[in-house]
Amino acid sequence: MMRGHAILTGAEMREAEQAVMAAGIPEYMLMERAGAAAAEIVWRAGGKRDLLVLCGPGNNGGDGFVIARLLRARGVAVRVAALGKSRTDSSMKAREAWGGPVENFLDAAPATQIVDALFGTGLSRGLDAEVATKLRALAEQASFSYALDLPSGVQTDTGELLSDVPGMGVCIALGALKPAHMLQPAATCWQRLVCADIGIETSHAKMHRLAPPQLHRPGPAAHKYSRGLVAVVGGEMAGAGLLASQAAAHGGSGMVRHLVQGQVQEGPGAIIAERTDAAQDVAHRLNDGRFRAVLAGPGLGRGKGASDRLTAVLAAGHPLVLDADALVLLAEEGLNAVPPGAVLTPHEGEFVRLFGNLPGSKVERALEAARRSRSTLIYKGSDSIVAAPDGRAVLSPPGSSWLSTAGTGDVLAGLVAARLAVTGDGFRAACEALWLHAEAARRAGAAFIADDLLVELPAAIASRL
Ligand SMILES: NC(=O)C1=CN([C@@H]2O[C@H](COP(=O)(O)OP(=O)(O)OC[C@H]3O[C@@H](n4cnc5c(N)ncnc54)[C@H](O)[C@@H]3O)[C@@H](O)[C@H]2O)[C@H](O)CC1
Ligand SMILES: [K+]
Repeated sequence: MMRGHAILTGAEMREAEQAVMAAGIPEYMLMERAGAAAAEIVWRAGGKRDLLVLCGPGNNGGDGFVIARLLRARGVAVRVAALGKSRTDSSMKAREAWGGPVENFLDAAPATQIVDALFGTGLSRGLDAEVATKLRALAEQASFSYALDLPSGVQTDTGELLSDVPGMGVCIALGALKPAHMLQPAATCWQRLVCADIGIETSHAKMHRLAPPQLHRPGPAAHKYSRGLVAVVGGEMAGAGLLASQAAAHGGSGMVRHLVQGQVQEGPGAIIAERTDAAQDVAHRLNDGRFRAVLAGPGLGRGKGASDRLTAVLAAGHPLVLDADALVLLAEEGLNAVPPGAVLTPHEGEFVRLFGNLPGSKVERALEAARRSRSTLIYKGSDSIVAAPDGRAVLSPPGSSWLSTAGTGDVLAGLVAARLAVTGDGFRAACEALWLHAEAARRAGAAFIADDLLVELPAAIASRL
């Protein structure tokens, strides 16, 4: 399975840095690497435009002094403004190596380019008000702005803004991404995110950025059953189940059966709609060993009938995707009803109904919920997270805000069912579906409706073959 950039918490980052230092690379060497990598990014983007580097008291500030020194050597007109004294050995060494004038941050005049090297992973509280106000003023007066490691004011592991954070042009993550680089509201504080490699070992990381999947064409011997039979168990609202069924069909399933309640709604001929008004009809239809995935939830409803249909789905013993109303019903019936290995796809409200208000960052909450439910979880939002019971997590970059429209969750659920039918792996299916969903939205552009995502799915899939 394709893995994206490693993501380390602040504590994991410090451990990784300690390991590098224990291997004989002094901290200052790491700082020089970080500064050199960031200086290259600033040079390529801003060239010789005049530059003001804002240096804080810790190693983030130390990186800033390295950047200033290296770009001055390239002929850039560089000024440095510091927020107090440098307090770490490495940052003092970097400040000494800069050797040039150091202005007082609060009095600094604006510049065409600024680098925010005030605070990084060591931020422990919000910025003092006058500092935050000054930082915003300098950022707004600059044409190019870079946040070093993180914009100052962002909480490394949760993405919370501990104080006002101005919009920045480029966020330069150092050594590895941190959770805040993928979580809201921090992830809206820059336009472009780059990660600079400084030789930090990240192969042990448990969190990764969502990566484009490697998909495969059906083989020459493929047929509709070998590609994976999917059932979508709908209910009172046939439209949601139809969207999910079409997404499952486009998403790789060889055959999709849409088990509807009441009048069969006109839909694409490729979707086999079967009327199953009673729960035992659902049980009867699902009594087929060829199903590779069963999705319940979109349009299921929340009444007694829906609950009986869900009971039939849970009893059928097929690989499961539970979404929307199925999650609401589960919240009442209890997580023990969920067989291990299912994929749950809650949005914020459904998550809280199922798991309550858990402590910690969105990643920590997702991982705890996956552990408790023994399921893979897609904790949806503009910062969706895929979490597995074994502690793995994949964080998606912010998707298109146009996805905030009815039915897009049904499309995602259908895609998860298809990928589960194809891969047989809930975590991988969730990651592939999430990427395809976001890619279809990107291709759909602006002001789309959920049905438009279906139109974009073939091209999204073709782009990863
Ligand atoms: N550790 C390494 O080998 C490398 C780290 N890199 C860079 O260093 C920062 C992390 O540095 P650290 O010194 O731990 O913290 P910060 O520089 O982020 O600053 C924390 C510093 O400031 C004080 N502080 C915290 N919050 C506030 C506040 N709101 N107001 C005032 N002062 C505050 C705190 O007490 C500390 O003294 C990391 O992001 C990287 O940029 C290198 O990249 C690689 C080597
Ligand atoms: K910073």
